[in-house]
Amino acid sequence: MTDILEITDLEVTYQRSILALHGVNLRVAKGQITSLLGANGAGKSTTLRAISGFIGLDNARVNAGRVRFLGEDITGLQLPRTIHKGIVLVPERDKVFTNLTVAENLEVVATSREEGSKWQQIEEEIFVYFPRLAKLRNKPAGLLSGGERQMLAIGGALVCRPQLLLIDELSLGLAPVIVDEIIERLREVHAKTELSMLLVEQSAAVAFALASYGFVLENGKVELEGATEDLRSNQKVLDLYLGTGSTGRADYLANARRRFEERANV
Ligand SMILES: Nc1ncnc2c1ncn2[C@@H]1O[C@H](COP(=O)(O)OP(=O)(O)OP(=O)(O)O)[C@@H](O)[C@H]1O
Repeated sequence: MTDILEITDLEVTYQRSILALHGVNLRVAKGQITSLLGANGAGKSTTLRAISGFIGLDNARVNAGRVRFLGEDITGLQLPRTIHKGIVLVPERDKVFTNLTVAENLEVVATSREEGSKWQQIEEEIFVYFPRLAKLRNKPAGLLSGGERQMLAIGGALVCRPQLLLIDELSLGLAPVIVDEIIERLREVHAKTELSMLLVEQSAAVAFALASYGFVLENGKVELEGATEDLRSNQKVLDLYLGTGSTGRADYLANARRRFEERANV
């Protein structure tokens, strides 16, 4: 199977001194959904931001390693050129324009893609994927629920016609029922378009519901990878990410707390 994305030995530092990624290796097969699991502070968002050209905005830089997209070396490529290549990120935060309506949010993206003249047609396409958004088309995005905002952000990303869609924590802070709805919508998008996706998640249940292959990141390094059906039965994944084990959960929580405190002190 061809890889649409290949990352080798990627190292990223913030503020020239905080080493967030220590040689990450991962791949996304073309047409497949891949997951990247990890606890707080493991380096998941940094990985996505390095791929999608956001790290320049974060005072971070790639020190070593390579990012290849469709065989081309795009290491260090910044926004908006990454979007023009077809790599689109749905970030964890600040994902919609809160003062614009749902329809205006989609229109703004379409216009910035020079597809303004077709935006109505594009908007209708997005509303087919997310019927809930159609009912909300004239509502300001700032008044949407977290789940509705997430759908709008994914819809906006699809307007960009990505070849690789990156989603940072699609389930974060959302009620299970709305997460299930988003998963279902993404399954439909994937069944129809075979869009390649890389999903960053802390929830293994969500990652495994969509992805066929996955990587587990710990302290800035990939510690485990495999087909979803193998990861599902891996003892470490069971202990740390599905919360069914008896030994690792405490370590996971302690690690998450430590990382959170470290970050608060940055
Ligand atoms: N803007 C920043 N400046 C300095 N350090 C940062 C910055 N963003 C992240 N880091 C550090 O880089 C490391 C990786 O963080 P990152 O946000 O990539 O992890 P994550 O796995 O996405 O965590 P979370 O699930 O909590 O979002 C952490 O140690 C974090 O404190």
